Amino acid sequence: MAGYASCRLDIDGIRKTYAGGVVAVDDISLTVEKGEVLALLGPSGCGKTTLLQSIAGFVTPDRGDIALDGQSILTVAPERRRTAMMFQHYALFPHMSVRDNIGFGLKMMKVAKPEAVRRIDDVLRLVRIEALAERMPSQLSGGQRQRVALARAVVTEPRMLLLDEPLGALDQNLREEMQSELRKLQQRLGLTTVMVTHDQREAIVLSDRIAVMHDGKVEQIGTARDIYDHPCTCYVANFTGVENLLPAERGAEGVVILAGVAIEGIVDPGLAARKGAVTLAVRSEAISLSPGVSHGAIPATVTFVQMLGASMRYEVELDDGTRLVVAEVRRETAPYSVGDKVSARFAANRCSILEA
Ligand SMILES: Nc1ncnc2c1ncn2[C@@H]1O[C@H](COP(=O)(O)OP(=O)(O)OP(=O)(O)O)[C@@H](O)[C@H]1O
Repeated sequence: MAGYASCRLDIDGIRKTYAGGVVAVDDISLTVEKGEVLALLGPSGCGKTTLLQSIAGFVTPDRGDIALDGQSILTVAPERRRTAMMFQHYALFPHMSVRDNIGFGLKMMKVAKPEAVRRIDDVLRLVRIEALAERMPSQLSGGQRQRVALARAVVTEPRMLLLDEPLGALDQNLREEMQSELRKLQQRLGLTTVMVTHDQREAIVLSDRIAVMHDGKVEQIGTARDIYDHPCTCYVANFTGVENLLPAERGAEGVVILAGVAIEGIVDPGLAARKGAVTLAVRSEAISLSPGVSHGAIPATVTFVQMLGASMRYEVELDDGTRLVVAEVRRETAPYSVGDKVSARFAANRCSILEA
């Protein structure tokens, strides 16, 4: 499809305070490159929607600037910013066919009829609902309605796509299917996108980079892999589902000591100089178990065993009482049982050393 002149987005020192003194967005600066998808990830109330609405123009920040391709858009009216917003509760017009719903924005923009028909046909094909063009919204499934909402957002050939919990209203299966579709569509169009979500899985599968927000600030920004493997604070680790946040000691040589055993090879430039009490953050799948005593590994006792289908989930206890959660791909051999003596080994390149 032609017509997608995607833009680079620069947000510079944006702050928004609501009546009553709530600081919803607190001095956020970030850049989204042309064609990139950035997810704003965080719990309810951290300021994600306020930031998104500031980009769309529905919220006016107290200070800072927002620019598309280097041009400030703060004084541009929302409908003239050429950003397209798709909400969780996408309200389709119930009395209009799918085709008319999609074409509504083009009509407002006074796009000539033949051009409008061509563009509507293009997006109908793009989201694979050509056959549904003449139906009314009440005759569509949830996933089909979502596709119409998406088609309606992209048909205006926006410079940026803004998604607010775009798949939040769908059930789990449909949601996963739409996640892949949305990702493929975005990659095909190369449309710069900012997406709000509180679901870390959704942020990982849909975006190129993730900004984890906390109390109106960006606490960490990076690729999904960075954030997943190397959270920089306990808050980010916790919010992105790291199961093991373990009290440990960091010695003079940089070695991390957990339950009296030294774990070699953890490289953490950020906190290289930190000594004394630290928190060791490690995902359950970055720990492996072996039977009995194993040199360089930490002795542990299995306290809980759970079958999760493709994997096993174990809880084990170290000699000092520290508990670990371990996930292992199921093997041919019988799984460990409660009471088994095992050794736990950490994948050092997937451990993060955080402030205690
Ligand atoms: N119009 C408003 N007036 C006053 N306070 C507001 C307004 N809108 C949002 N807030 C407050 O600003 C803070 C950030 O809200 P925001 O909606 O941006 O967060 P969020 O991360 O998107 O949350 P959610 O996921 O629940 O939508 C919250 O404390 C919220 O109560």
